Amino acid sequence: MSAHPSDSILIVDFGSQVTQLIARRVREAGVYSEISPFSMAEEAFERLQPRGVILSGSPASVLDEDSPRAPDCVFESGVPVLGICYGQQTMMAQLGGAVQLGDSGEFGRAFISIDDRCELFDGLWTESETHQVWMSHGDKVTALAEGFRVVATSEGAPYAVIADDTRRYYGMQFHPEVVHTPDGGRLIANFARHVCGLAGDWSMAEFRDAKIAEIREQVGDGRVICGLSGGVDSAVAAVLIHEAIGDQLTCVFVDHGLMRAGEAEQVVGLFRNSYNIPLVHVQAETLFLNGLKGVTDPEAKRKFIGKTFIDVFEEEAKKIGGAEFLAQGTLYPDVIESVSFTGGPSVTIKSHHNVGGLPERMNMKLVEPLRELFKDEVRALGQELGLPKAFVGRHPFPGPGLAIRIPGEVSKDRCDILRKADSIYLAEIRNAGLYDAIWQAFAVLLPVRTVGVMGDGRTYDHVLALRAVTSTDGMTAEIYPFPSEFLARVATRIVNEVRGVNRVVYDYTSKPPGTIEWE
Ligand SMILES: Nc1ncnc2c1ncn2[C@@H]1O[C@H](COP(=O)(O)OP(=O)(O)OP(=O)(O)O)[C@@H](O)[C@H]1O
Ligand SMILES: O=c1[nH]c(=O)c2[nH+]cn([C@@H]3O[C@H](COP(=O)(O)O)[C@@H](O)[C@H]3O)c2[nH]1
Ligand SMILES: NC(=O)CC[C@H](N)C(=O)O
Ligand SMILES: [Mg+2]
Repeated sequence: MSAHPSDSILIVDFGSQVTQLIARRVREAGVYSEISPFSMAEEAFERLQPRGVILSGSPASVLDEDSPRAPDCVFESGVPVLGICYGQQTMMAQLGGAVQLGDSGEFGRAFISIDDRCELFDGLWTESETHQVWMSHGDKVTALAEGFRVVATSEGAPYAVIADDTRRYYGMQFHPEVVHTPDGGRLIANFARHVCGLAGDWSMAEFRDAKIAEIREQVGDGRVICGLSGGVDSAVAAVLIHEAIGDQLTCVFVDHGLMRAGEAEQVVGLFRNSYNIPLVHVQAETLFLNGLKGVTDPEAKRKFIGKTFIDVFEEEAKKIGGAEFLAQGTLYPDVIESVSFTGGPSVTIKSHHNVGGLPERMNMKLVEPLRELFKDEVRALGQELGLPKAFVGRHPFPGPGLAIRIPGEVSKDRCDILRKADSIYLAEIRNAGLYDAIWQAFAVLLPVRTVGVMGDGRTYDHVLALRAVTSTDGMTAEIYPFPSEFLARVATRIVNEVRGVNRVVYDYTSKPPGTIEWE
């Protein structure tokens, strides 16, 4: 049995894109939660004995044959229940209300009017106020189950919020878990603490203890190889796993020749100085660059790199006498962008090398203790584990490295040009004291050449794009608004100092519609 606090909330997942955000809001309220797919929710309920249940949204319609339902134990147990969107709809379908296909759906921003008090709104919303929420539904509840009353309405959803005060069941047609419902986090906190009566004293320290117990249970006395990149995610994963299983762990840093200037030496040096964890430094530049010859399609690059990482890890595992497990610092955004739910609205955006880019046949089992966290939460956990600031505050750097920052074919020459330009850009950012204000910054070497004039001569060289964004979790991002003098200084330095680049442009695209990386 995994170690977990006794005061918890169970989130039943029906396949929504944003279920992890529900868990995140519950964590922010200081309450431990676990997500269980609906098909395993009965078991999870028995094991966890939660003090409350939240039912997630879903791409399914309750009107579809065989659409998912909450297990009966949820409603038989007497604990409070919050149904969100599909969760509200299935609750009505299961308890005797009715749901119909709406004439039209509501998608995006909407406003609800508060009609009555209810425990969920305590200290937050009162009668006759209007509040912004975020909707995403086609179906709607058309008749309430016995015991329920309406406490808020919207134009498209007469049952925007419903409550059964006796059983402490609540339903919302909108999504409180997304940031576009500004008071949503506080509604979820009200459910967890006020309605379910939980203390709100859970912390990252407890997450750490629970994960350590889970890792021990999964790994037993097996050996683990951990892919260490120097990024915050894998550093946190490695230190956490080391706390759990000590010398059963070996870290492997793969230098694929697609790193930034000086990065490999820095990562290995920093890690070896800070930790007494065995670290293997693998030189694999030739293997990666040879394999990338002639490859121009972004997904093909990612798949090749994902597979080659695994080949290298397996080779290294052999050298230490075999390892049953491969640990990675995979985070939730890596997963959600790579995976598409069958039959759902979600599509594969890009195959992150460590998830969608993995080969189909894997000999080692994955250990991914951070799989449900977002980047800023991993940083908080890193602080909890006492990681040096040089790891915790580092900008993210993608596993496929410079390969996805060189649209078109990747070559050693192009990597060298990019490395030089990128290091000037980053040095200027550091000099200007902007590193910590920016979430991620990097340069992209374009396969486009343009005409220039330097020293009275004609040049015909590459264009380099600069990118810098702010974000909290990498799921959405805004561009960083540099002063134009700063950009002009960087552009001048790069064109003067980097042979092969004669023009510099700045990328003004937010995410969405762009992604952070160009490939
Ligand atoms: N060069 C590398 N050598 C070994 N493992 C790697 C390398 N690059 C990536 N990985 C593995 O892939 C995982 C995902 O990479 P990703 O870049 O998302 O995370 P990270 O590098 O740990 O953190 P960050 O996102 O801050 O860069 C890493 O956590 C690590 O396990
Ligand atoms: O380890 C990784 N392997 C990958 O394949 C990968 N692709 C994107 N990224 C990083 O993820 C964040 C979001 O990037 P995108 O907006 O480009 O999807 C940004 O921080 C990207 O740098 C990756 N990280
Ligand atoms: N976001 C949701 O949970 C949507 C539920 C259901 N698919 C609907 O369209 O109403
Ligand atoms: Mg990285």
